[in-house]
Amino acid sequence: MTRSLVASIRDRQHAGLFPVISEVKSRSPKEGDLLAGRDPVTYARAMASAGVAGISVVTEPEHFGGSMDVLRAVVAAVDLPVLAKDFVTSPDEIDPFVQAGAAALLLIASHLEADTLAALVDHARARGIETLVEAHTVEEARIVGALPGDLLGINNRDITVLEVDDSDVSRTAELAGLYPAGRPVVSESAIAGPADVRRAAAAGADAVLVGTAALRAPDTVAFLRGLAGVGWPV
Ligand SMILES: O=C(O)c1ccccc1NCC(=O)[C@H](O)[C@H](O)COP(=O)(O)O
Repeated sequence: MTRSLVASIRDRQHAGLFPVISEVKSRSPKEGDLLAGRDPVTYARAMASAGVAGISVVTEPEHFGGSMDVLRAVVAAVDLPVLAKDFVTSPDEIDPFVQAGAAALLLIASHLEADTLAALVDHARARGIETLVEAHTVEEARIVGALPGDLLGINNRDITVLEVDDSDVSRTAELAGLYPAGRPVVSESAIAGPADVRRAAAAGADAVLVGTAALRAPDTVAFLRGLAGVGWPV
């Protein structure tokens, strides 16, 4: 389904839950294999049963082992908005994500000039797909905050080195105050548990995006319920 990720985040907040976007990621340059033989669609269904606001699917194949096939399969399997994560650099790359049924698409300030980023946001809006525009530095956050993207992202890890850095949510504390009010701020990456959700929320985040910790958890559903159970308002 292609319902709004923004609306789903607001729904969770109104229900008194902290909004969590949980991720299907086959592997990462830092951690290696993450799915450990699990079927990505079965895994996505399990996460959906934990009450998350949305599912993120990393489609980038070379470093993260993703694919458009997995994106399409997850969209078909869950009744939640699905965010697609990849390195999009031109407007014609957006249309396949729209056709695959993604509700939202990641755009990354560190990989794009401000003009290009603005053109991609415009194209995505015209095609009816929401954008999560992500910053990792002060300079990027200033650019992202001035664009009309739907969701404002802060990547706690450095995607320019493929997230092999050791990070924590302190990056969210540095950047969230640079964003304008009114749009959901998503703290992405390096969320290890409820304490990180509380820190991100205290810094101004409206949602967290979690991949590795949920994939490594002995009980993913219980882990995600624990993050959402931090509650809203925090
Ligand atoms: O976030 C990006 O810029 C990105 C772009 C293209 C492919 C992957 C990308 N990042 C990876 C992630 O999205 C993280 O897996 C996600 O934020 C979860 O992080 P973690 O909980 O630390 O696994």
